[in-house]
Amino acid sequence: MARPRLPGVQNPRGEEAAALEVRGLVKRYGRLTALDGLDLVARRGEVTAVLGPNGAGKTTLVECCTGLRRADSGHLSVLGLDPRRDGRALSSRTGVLLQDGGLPGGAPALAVLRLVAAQHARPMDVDALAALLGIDGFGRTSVRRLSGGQRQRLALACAVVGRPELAFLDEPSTGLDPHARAVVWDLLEQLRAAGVAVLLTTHSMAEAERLADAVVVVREGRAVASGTVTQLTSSGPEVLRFGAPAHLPLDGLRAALPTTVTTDETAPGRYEVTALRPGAVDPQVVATAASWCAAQGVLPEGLVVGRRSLEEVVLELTGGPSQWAA
Ligand SMILES: Nc1ncnc2c1ncn2[C@@H]1O[C@H](COP(=O)(O)OP(=O)(O)OP(=O)(O)O)[C@@H](O)[C@H]1O
Repeated sequence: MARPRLPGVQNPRGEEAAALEVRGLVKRYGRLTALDGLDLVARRGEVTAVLGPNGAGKTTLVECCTGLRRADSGHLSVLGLDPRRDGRALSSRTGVLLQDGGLPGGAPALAVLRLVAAQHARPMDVDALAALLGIDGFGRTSVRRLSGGQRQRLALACAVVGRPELAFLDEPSTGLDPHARAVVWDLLEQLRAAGVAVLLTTHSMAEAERLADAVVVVREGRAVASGTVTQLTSSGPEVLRFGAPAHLPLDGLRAALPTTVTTDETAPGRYEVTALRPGAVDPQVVATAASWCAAQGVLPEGLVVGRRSLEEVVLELTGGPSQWAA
């Protein structure tokens, strides 16, 4: 089936230059340091995903980049301009989706989108954008009566309707159902194809894996790692993973496998054979594990060989699951 196209966005110019450059950014709220020397670059035609646990400073970063907050120190260049000094010039060239939306409550959804579109010199076709994001289905409903996911889609439409060169999207798919999320991901891919620089904050590893050209991992206001998903996940040992009934007796499998691997049930019904040296998870190890499963009378589900997942890497870099639960 043909994908609905984003209305009227052309590749503006295709420069390689960074659309956003953040160097050593510091932002304090009283005694709390929310950004502690953060570095980040977002390029045109790329989705840059900012990942980090609650309170890592992601929203504060977006707020500084969009001129809503004044950083205490550091260098911030948004399309070559200063977001505090050049806010007016930037408002027509950037799009912003913030977590609290800031949409007027009493107006109907489609009227809000038309109003925002009218503030831009070359807006997208509102009806086409509304159809793409499914806003036409609730266009006459007042903003305050919208569900969280509907409001999120409207806010996203408002952020991009002016054809920004740089879009700041703070958790754009939070609260969306799987269908709406797929539509939003499709929209972000089309923005990227059109040469837009997208800075995306997200808690969804699936979103980052699917969309991000570059990932920046933030912890306690600092970028602790950056690179492509492949760069971030390609370090670490190879692991053979599979699912099977919980609590299988692993001693027989351990005895059959070489001592260059370790075997564990990492969660009930999730098994991992991890290499202790490079190349140790080889075809023979895979075959041994598969035949052991056959001997147990079980079908190993999702049997794959890989390295660490993005989630594992990010959890490790940001201090483990307890940081994310904070
Ligand atoms: N207006 C404010 N006044 C005081 N402290 C604030 C303010 N806004 C944020 N903070 C604090 O700054 C830190 C960073 O918050 P921020 O909202 O930027 O994190 P985040 O990474 O976006 O978190 P989340 O994933 O939960 O959205 C947190 O400790 C937060 O409590």
